Amino acid sequence: MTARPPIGALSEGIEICSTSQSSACKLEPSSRFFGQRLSLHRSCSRRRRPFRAQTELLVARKVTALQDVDTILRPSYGTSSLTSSSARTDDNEILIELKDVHKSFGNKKILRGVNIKIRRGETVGIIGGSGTGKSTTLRLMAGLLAPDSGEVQILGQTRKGLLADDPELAERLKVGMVFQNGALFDSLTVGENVGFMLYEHTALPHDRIEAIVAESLSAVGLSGVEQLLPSELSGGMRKRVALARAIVRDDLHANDEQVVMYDEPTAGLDPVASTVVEDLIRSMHASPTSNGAGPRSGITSYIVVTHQHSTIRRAVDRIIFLHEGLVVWEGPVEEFDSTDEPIVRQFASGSLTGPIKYE
Ligand SMILES: Nc1ncnc2c1ncn2[C@@H]1O[C@H](COP(=O)(O)OP(=O)(O)OP(=O)(O)O)[C@@H](O)[C@H]1O
Repeated sequence: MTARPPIGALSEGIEICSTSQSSACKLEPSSRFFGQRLSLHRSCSRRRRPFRAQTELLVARKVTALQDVDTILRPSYGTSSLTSSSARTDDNEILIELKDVHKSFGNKKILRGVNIKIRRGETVGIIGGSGTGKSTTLRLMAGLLAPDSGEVQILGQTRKGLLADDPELAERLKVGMVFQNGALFDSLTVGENVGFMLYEHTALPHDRIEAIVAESLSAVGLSGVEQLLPSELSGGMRKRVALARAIVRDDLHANDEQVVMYDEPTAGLDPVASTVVEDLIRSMHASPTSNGAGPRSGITSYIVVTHQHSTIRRAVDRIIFLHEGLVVWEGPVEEFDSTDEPIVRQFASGSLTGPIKYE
């Protein structure tokens, strides 16, 4: 990864770019990403390549935040194809494990001792009522949050705090994250968004990056939209651009193991657009290209947080059901309809009566 210079002091909303010797480059505080504020360089004389805008994350966790983005979005894909999750029991195959994880926000207890294992090759859905801690669980697994107590283990090793605090583990297992809102940079074109990490963290020539971006966009059925801004896309297209960004990778990382996490990938989409995204999630991960190269290489495992029944049925093999901060049921999708677990039954039927209470 290219070392970044420190970020200059924020002053009345305008910051001088620390990469520019001339201090002529002013940073424009702009959109948000990972909850951090972004600034865009518009006139930096020291830009490394002809990229329309570079980004720096400001305030809050600064360098730590940068590492989060680097690790989370650094493209790198494994080549293993997926197998049926329900058959996997070998503990040597565990990629991510939460052990008795507790998490509170202020005095609000969200997770109360969660135990989850994600094995190599699994396609897992995390479901449950609103506010039960599904996204929190995903962020803990991705290393964007640290547990208050309990352990997050990656390939059998306990992660110290956030992913960014444990670069060795971050290197061993790459994590891709597709956020609910797509988390696209509003001021960058679609092509710049999709190629962002390649522009920022590889020495690949510009035309090679453009080719990878084009291939990635084609994989999600969006060829030729490179020059558009995210605001010019529909919600479904934005989600597909976010998927395209998640599958971009450089040639050096072809064999890295990776888990991808999707937070509500089909929320807000009409049924047909949902099916497109669900099929894409399946096909992108399960279909490595014949030579194992290119952005469509297989992903080792993926985890989807969703409320959508169609996504549960089409995109995952195993379900983990969270309720009031605990895993109350888990099993293969085909058992979801037949289990007599009352919480799952109420959720599946949408009934107002049962153990799930809404205030
Ligand atoms: N960073 C945070 N700071 C404070 N509270 C938070 C934070 N993140 C989540 N919460 C709270 O934790 C609870 C669980 O949130 P989470 O997003 O994990 O739930 P969820 O199961 O994904 O919900 P939904 O299905 O509605 O998206 C919510 O009450 C939320 O307000």
